[in-house]
Amino acid sequence: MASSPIMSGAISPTLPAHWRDFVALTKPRVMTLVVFTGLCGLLAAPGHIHPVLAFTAILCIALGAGAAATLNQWYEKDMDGLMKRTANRPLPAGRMDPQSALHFGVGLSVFSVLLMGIATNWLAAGVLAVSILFYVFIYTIWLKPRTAQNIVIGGAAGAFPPVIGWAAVTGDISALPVALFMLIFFWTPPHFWALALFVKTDYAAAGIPMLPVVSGEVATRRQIWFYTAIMAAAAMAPVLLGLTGPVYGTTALLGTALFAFFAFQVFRRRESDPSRMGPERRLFKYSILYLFLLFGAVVVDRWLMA
Ligand code: HEM
Ligand SMILES: CC(C)=CCC/C(C)=C/CC/C(C)=C/COP(=O)(O)OP(=O)(O)O
Repeated sequence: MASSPIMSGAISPTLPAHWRDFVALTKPRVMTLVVFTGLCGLLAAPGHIHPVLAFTAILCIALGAGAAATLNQWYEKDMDGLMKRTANRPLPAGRMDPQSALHFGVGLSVFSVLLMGIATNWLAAGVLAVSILFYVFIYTIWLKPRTAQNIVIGGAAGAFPPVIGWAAVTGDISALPVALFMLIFFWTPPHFWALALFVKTDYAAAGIPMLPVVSGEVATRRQIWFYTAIMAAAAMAPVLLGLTGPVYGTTALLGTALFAFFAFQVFRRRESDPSRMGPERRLFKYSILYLFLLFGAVVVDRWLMA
């Protein structure tokens, strides 16, 4: 079991923390896709927004998501120290004191929401605030330590960015941003459980009730397949409702068929070999590319339809 240096008392946090550790707290790699889906929501929206305000809105989504990730790591600093994948994060590794992280997370949350409200409108700011609160209170504090379905409901936090981007332009929420919300919402379980299948022992070590730990691999594979089917319906909904055109239609059809193929391979397997690039890793990696492709296609289509 990996044990963090700070927990074992080997080191104490040094102050002030390096700026790189503050950046690390915001989970910048995950944020790329969060920002991209938010940007696509903004670009697909009808109407005009000044480029400076558009940039500010996207910055606020990035800062809000970074703030939520920071508060998540502040709350989970002890658990993160127990998992190999997360033990080297700034807090469990002892490179930052918890209070700095808490102040940074709260400050950034308030700043991002206020700036969004002042720069665009208070609907966009309100949805941003809801997504931060949802990620911190509903997912991290309430659901994650309690139920194996934690990411199904909690994952809603990550589905809000396209809605925020859209609302920043239009001041309202209509069918397309709701459809995009649904797509990310039903994409999250296969995205995460594919990863959880090959880092299962990590979650068990930290006592986090992730699905493969609680219900086993077979049940997780079945659930990945189940949510992939619902995600496929959500991916095709914008086409069937006439909200998007042929570019999205083709991308969604081919992209989802490949997703379903990879998910089926995961479903069929009975045991994963963590040392190899198995179907689980392939599905996880492809899940990220998939969302980039579909959201990019939404924007291209909306431009062609305009
Ligand atoms: C509750 C929902 C989710 C959970 C539990 C989850 C979990 C994870 C985990 C554990 C990783 C491994 C890498 C890391 O620790 O940084 C990861 C990677 C990633 N996630 Fe998710 N995720 C969720 C939702 C999302 C959403 C909504 C997005 C964006 C729309 C997203 C985008 C990504 C990306 C881009 C990576 C790859 C990062 C890299 O290249 O290292 N995730 N996710
Ligand atoms: C605008 C806004 C607030 C957007 C929120 C976007 C967001 C934070 C989505 C969730 C993504 C994510 C990395 C979850 C990790 O779960 P985890 O924290 O359980 O992962 P861990 O095991 O790596 O700590």
